[in-house]
Amino acid sequence: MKVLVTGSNGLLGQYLIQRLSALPGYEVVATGRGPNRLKMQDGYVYESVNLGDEAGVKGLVERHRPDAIIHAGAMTQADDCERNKDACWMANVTATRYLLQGAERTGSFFLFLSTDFVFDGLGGPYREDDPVNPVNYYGASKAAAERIVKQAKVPWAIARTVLVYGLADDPRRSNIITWVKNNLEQKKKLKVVNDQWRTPTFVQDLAEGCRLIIDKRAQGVFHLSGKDMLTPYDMAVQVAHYLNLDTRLFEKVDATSFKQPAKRPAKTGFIIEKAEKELGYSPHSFEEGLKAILGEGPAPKENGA
Ligand SMILES: NC(=O)C1=CN([C@@H]2O[C@H](COP(=O)(O)OP(=O)(O)OC[C@H]3O[C@@H](n4cnc5c(N)ncnc54)[C@H](OP(=O)(O)O)[C@@H]3O)[C@@H](O)[C@H]2O)C=CC1
Ligand SMILES: Cc1cn([C@H]2C[C@H](O)[C@@H](COP(=O)(O)OP(=O)(O)O[C@H]3O[C@@H](C)C(=O)[C@@H](O)[C@H]3O)O2)c(=O)[nH]c1=O
Repeated sequence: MKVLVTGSNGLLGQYLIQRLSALPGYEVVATGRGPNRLKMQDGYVYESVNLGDEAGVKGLVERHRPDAIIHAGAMTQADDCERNKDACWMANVTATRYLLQGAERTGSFFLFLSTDFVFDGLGGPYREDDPVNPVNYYGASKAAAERIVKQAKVPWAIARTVLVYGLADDPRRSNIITWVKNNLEQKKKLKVVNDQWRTPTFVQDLAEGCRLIIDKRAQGVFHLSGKDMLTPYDMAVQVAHYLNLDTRLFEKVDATSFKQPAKRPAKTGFIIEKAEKELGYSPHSFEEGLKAILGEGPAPKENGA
């Protein structure tokens, strides 16, 4: 199976490229903005394409004619999206339309990565068919892209996920693990929110969930997250304990003490029963995810392949 992965310099994209290109029967085309930042450079093809470049995006799809497209590329910083709405719409909505138009010409299966931020955070944890009601522009852009994907003339799936954590080569954004580790190691104090709830997602589990979707050509919306409902404060304390770092540097705060341009939903998190039953998705606990990332060697559990 030939798979085109967008956002291949991002956290999920890097895991997908490494995972899929190591599997027999997969041919992988990676695309990102600018040079390839993944250290592992062999076993797949990399093409630099800006997602806002209509001819570039459609040309890429038509040149490679993939069996499946995993569209992970996006403007993911919610505050940047709030400050620069045009760029956010271009990267998250218009680019999705370009890619989908390419997919419709080549008959490629289309998997779109979406977010818990399509929900308002008043009723979490959420199921796939709960009504969306985004509270910030990033979430609104993803909800708009989902509507476009749902009208596709090719088989499609939407994988929504929540607060993804892991390690990437030359990353452009932090996640709960890198953020806690880097700051506490430098003895910096951190204000950590204790009134938002999430089901954080180990990037390896998310990559595996995406593989299961394209392998099975499973259609529809799937919630792919971890299963533990935690606040960022709970997560930060677990990371610090795991690394034997000083939790006294944390200040437990509520979300109102942050002056961020983008409002965050209070309680999201996902019910993942559909993915467990229909895909065989089986994520690690947060503790297992930490061990897999920070500890000794490979994760203790794989979903097979
Ligand atoms: N991380 C999370 O907590 C969550 C992520 N998601 C979704 O999952 C997907 C993957 O997220 P993740 O890997 O963590 O995000 P990252 O921000 O790590 O990766 C997104 C990638 O998209 C690339 N990109 C952005 N704009 C463009 C553009 N105009 N042209 C080409 N490439 C572009 C970025 O490039 P560059 O590296 O150069 O900036 C980046 O490499 C996204 O769709 C995201 O919305 C959903 C919920 C939670
Ligand atoms: C920066 C910061 C964050 N936090 C908390 C708030 C938040 O719940 C969590 C992560 O904050 P961030 O600003 O990194 O991310 P945020 O934009 O809140 O997270 C989102 O990313 C996008 C891409 C998604 O789609 C969502 O699923 C979600 O994971 O950490 C603190 O407690 N203190 C801080 O100083």
